[in-house]
Amino acid sequence: MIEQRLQAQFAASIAAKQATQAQALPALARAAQALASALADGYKVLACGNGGSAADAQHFAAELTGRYERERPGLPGIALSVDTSALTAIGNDYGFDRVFAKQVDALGRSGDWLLAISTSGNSTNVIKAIEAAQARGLHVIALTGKSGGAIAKLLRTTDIELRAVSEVTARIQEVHILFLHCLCDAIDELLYPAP
Ligand SMILES: O=C(CO)[C@@H](O)[C@H](O)[C@H](O)[C@H](O)COP(=O)(O)O
Ligand SMILES: [Zn+2]
Repeated sequence: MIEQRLQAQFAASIAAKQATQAQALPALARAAQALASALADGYKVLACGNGGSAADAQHFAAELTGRYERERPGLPGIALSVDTSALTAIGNDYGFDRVFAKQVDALGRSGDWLLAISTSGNSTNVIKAIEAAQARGLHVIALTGKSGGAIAKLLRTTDIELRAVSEVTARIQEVHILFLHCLCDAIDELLYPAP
């Protein structure tokens, strides 16, 4: 019965969110405060990831530059997966591992934040983007899953890991989009509180 299978997907998604909520709220609050404060000070967010996580990076950047639920001025967010000329040129000339790092070098400045998204924590181009960010004085929020992978080990005390509690890529992505909407909601509330 396909309905049973569908019901199991819902149950697994809900369970992943509940398990993550039990662990991730303090880090999520810290990430929201940090991003709101950086955006208020004129810094920007660069976001990157592969596949579904590239879509999540774009989704988040669009909610910063456009709006989330509340009318407010646009906020500076750039997804590093959207410029096909940059992706193909850097990929072709330097290798796919450098596609995000080279853009971080070009666009990032000290005080900005890199939002690095990887369900495994092991995508090399995301790892290299984090290394480039750290070298330039950007801070990092990493959305991970599973064991956090190599990314969890790379982060500094000033960086923030938001780890989805699941071993399944799709479930991790579903938690990640909840993280991102929570960040949007908190940024709006912190910077433009409802009257
Ligand atoms: O959306 C999905 C799977 O749900 C895929 O496109 C997935 O994002 C890709 O396989 C990515 O390359 C996985 O990379 P990562 O999350 O391990 O960094
Ligand atoms: Zn997917």
